[in-house]
Order: sequence, then structure tokens, then C-alpha cells
Amino acid sequence: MDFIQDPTAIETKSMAIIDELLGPLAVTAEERNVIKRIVHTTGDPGFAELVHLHPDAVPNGIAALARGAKIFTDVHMLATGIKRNLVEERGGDIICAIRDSRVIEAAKASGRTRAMTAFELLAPEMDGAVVAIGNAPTALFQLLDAIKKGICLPACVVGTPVGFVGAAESKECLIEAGIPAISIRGTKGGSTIAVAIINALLLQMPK
Ligand SMILES: C/C1=C2N=C(/C=C3N=C(/C(C)=C4\N[C@@](C)([C@@H]5N=C1[C@](C)(CCC(=O)O)[C@H]5CC(=O)O)[C@@](C)(CC(=O)O)[C@@H]4CCC(=O)O)[C@@](C)(CC(=O)O)[C@@H]\3CCC(=O)O)C(C)(C)[C@@H]/2CCC(=O)O
Repeated sequence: MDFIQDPTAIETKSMAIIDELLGPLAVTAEERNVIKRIVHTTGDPGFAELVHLHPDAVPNGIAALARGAKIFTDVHMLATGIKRNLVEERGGDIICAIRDSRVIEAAKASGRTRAMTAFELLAPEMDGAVVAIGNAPTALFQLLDAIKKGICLPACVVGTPVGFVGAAESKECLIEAGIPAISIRGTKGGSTIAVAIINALLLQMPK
């Protein structure tokens, strides 16, 4: 069979196809690159219509990552997909506490999710950071509560939890909060989309 084998050629061709499928969009060049990577990772140009982009989210996210801000994630699947080399070359780190023994014990004792328990523990460290939630609506609700209480204000929140229990609602609350955030309206989302967004921000850091 005849197929493209060169990884750079595959990505270049993919992005050219996506550009054609998307056509013109009323967004900045940097925001367009974020949307393109979401479409790239899902294979679905329809996501372009579901993306919420607060005007400060992409510039804040790129600037924070460039100065080595930490990235907090709800699940390991998301942490694993992030281009760690780009994070670490700026002095940053990726933190996920869902398997922390303190989190596991506290979640068991309270009967609440590990994801939200981890975010409750980490919230005081999230000021000025980049926070990415790709799975757990409860983690997003917890973060919004911490922001409301003045415990932290992240530089950029990527909130794309997926599913039918609290996902759409938590993302609507994120959008309504008016903070620098990137999200996907409705039940669609997932860790792969959050990864695509974070990697799109990392790839646009100034040299
Ligand atoms: C409600 C939850 C959903 N999880 C989904 C999809 C996936 N979850 C995976 C894995 C491995 C994990 N999910 C947990 C975060 C677990 N998932 C939940 C919770 C029950 C509640 C989250 C919430 O509502 O806020 C959550 C448990 C918790 O205490 O937080 C996980 C911790 C489960 C566990 O191991 O106990 C675990 C994360 C482990 C880790 O990172 O260390 C999947 C990879 C499972 C799979 O597909 O094999 C997958 C990842 C999907 C993604 O894109 O992130 C749903 C479908 C999102 C679901 C919510 C949907 C719904 O019920 O409406």
C-alpha cells in the first residue's frame, strides 16, 4: 500500500486539510492554531463551533508557559499527553495528584471524587498557573469554588471535561465566570482535547 510515512509530512498535510475545512474564522492566528489542534486530535471540524475562547486565555496561557508556570491536571492521561520537554525547558512542571495517598485517603473518608479532592489540596498552588481539566467535572467545580473564594486565580484554565454528569454544567459555569479559559460547550470533551490545547499553547511560546 502507498501511504505517507514521514511524520512531519503527515502533520503538515493534516493541518493543510484542516485549514481548508475550517475556512476563515473570526479569531487571532494563535487562537486558530488552538482550534486546529482540537480538530486535528478529534478528526471533527464541527468542534470549531463549540470552542469557547476567552480573549485573554490564549495570550495568558502562552506567556505563563513561556515563563515556566506549572501545569496542574485532573488526570494522568492528560499529564502524559503534554509535551513535557517543552514544559521542562522553560523550568515548568506538570502536576497531577489524583494518585497521591493523601488524596486517596481523604476522598475515601469524605465520599467525594479523587479528582476534586486533589484540586482542593492543590488550589493554593494554582495562582498564576495553567490548569487543565479533561475528565472530571467535579475538579472543575472545585476549581471554580476556589477561585470564587480568592484562594487562587490561574493564568489560564483549560476546561474540557466530558460526559453526561456535570460536564456541560461545569463548563457553562467556567464560561460564565469570565476568567481566561478555553472550553468546549456541551457534553463533548475529554483529556485528548485538553492535551491538544495545552500542546498548541506550548508550541506557540516565543523562542
Ligand atoms: C465520572 C468519571 C468519568 N470518567 C470518564 C472517562 C475516563 N476515565 C478514565 C480513568 C482512568 C479515570 N477516571 C477517573 C478520573 C474517574 N472518572 C470519573 C470519576 C468517577 C468522577 C469524575 C468526576 O465526575 O469529576 C473519576 C473518579 C474520581 O474519584 O475522581 C479515575 C480517577 C477513575 C479511577 O481510576 O478511580 C481515572 C483517572 C486515573 C488517573 O489519572 O490516575 C478513562 C481513561 C477510562 C477509560 O476510558 O478506560 C477515561 C478517560 C477519558 C478522558 O478523556 O479523560 C468519563 C467517561 C469522562 C466519566 C464521566 C462521564 C459520565 O459519567 O457522565
